[in-house]
Amino acid sequence: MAEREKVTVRKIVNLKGKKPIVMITAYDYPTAKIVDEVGVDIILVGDSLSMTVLGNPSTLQVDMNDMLRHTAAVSRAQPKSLLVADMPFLSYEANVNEAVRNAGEFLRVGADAVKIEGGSEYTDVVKALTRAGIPVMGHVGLTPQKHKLLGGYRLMGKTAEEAKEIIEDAEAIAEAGAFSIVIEYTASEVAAEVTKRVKVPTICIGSGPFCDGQVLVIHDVLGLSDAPPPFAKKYVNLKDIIASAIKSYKDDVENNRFPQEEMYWHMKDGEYERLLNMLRGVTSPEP
Ligand SMILES: Nc1nc(=O)c2c([nH]1)NC[C@@H]1CN(c3ccc(C(=O)N[C@@H](CCC(=O)O)C(=O)O)cc3)CN21
Ligand SMILES: CC(C)C(=O)C(=O)O
Ligand SMILES: [Mg+2]
Repeated sequence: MAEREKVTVRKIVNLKGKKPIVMITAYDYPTAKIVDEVGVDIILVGDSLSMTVLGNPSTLQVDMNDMLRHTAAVSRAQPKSLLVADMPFLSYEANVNEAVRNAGEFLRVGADAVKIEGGSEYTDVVKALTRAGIPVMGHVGLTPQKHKLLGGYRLMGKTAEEAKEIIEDAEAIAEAGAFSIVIEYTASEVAAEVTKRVKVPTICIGSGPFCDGQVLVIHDVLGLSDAPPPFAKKYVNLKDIIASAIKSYKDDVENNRFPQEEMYWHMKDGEYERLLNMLRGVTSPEP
């Protein structure tokens, strides 16, 4: 197979209307290698890391340190896929200067772009990052970092008023310079309307098929999540596969089948006898 070229932000923008964009999360080096070998368009180091990998109740618990460590790990896989890092809660909201400095840290550890949650209220951040040469992916609809304000992880844009707000948010973010926009858990009509109205690609999760691409959390795809959202599709039950492998190992150890002969090693000829003599206090010359 021909060597895949590095996916750039420009290439992602040019995919709109050409081919559905494939995006999936990854949080560590070995997983990123597998995902990149398959050849997806975009790898997202999502702040869903907080729940999927770190066992926290929401995305609010992860900070810059957590996100940088996992972005660096994924970056070491040297993915050809575009590498996007989620900016964590409180890393871009307080002011634009902080947002630029924090976003820059992600590029320093190997990210190609960052993603921020929010609409028209964050156009100043999108503009400042773009001005600094940091490509920004937007994220509208359900924005999990605001789940306490929104009233849970609910479907967004069910009413005309809420739908209009989401569409205006997406348009404002695109206008401010975002190179693409994630639309999470909205009515499918809302995602379709945004996709029609903005010139950058939309990448949807739980918002239907009328988008330029799709994104899922890898733990949901692999069947490793405790409580996957209603829109996730499980392609394999890795939980059962992993449990069965660990059970085989446990059975082998408990029944003296592991390790086998070819998996352990011996001292040099005669050395064991010399050792026994040494332990008895009898010395013998080295051979
Ligand atoms: N593993 C995983 N997959 C995800 O897609 C994901 C995360 N984690 N964490 C961050 C956000 C949170 N997401 C979620 C989480 C739960 C629901 C969910 O269960 N919604 C219910 C109602 C829940 C409520 O009212 O609070 C529903 O029926 O809509 C939806 C999206 C999507 N994102
Ligand atoms: C679900 C995607 C879009 C995300 O933001 C995450 O994984 O954190
Ligand atoms: Mg996220």
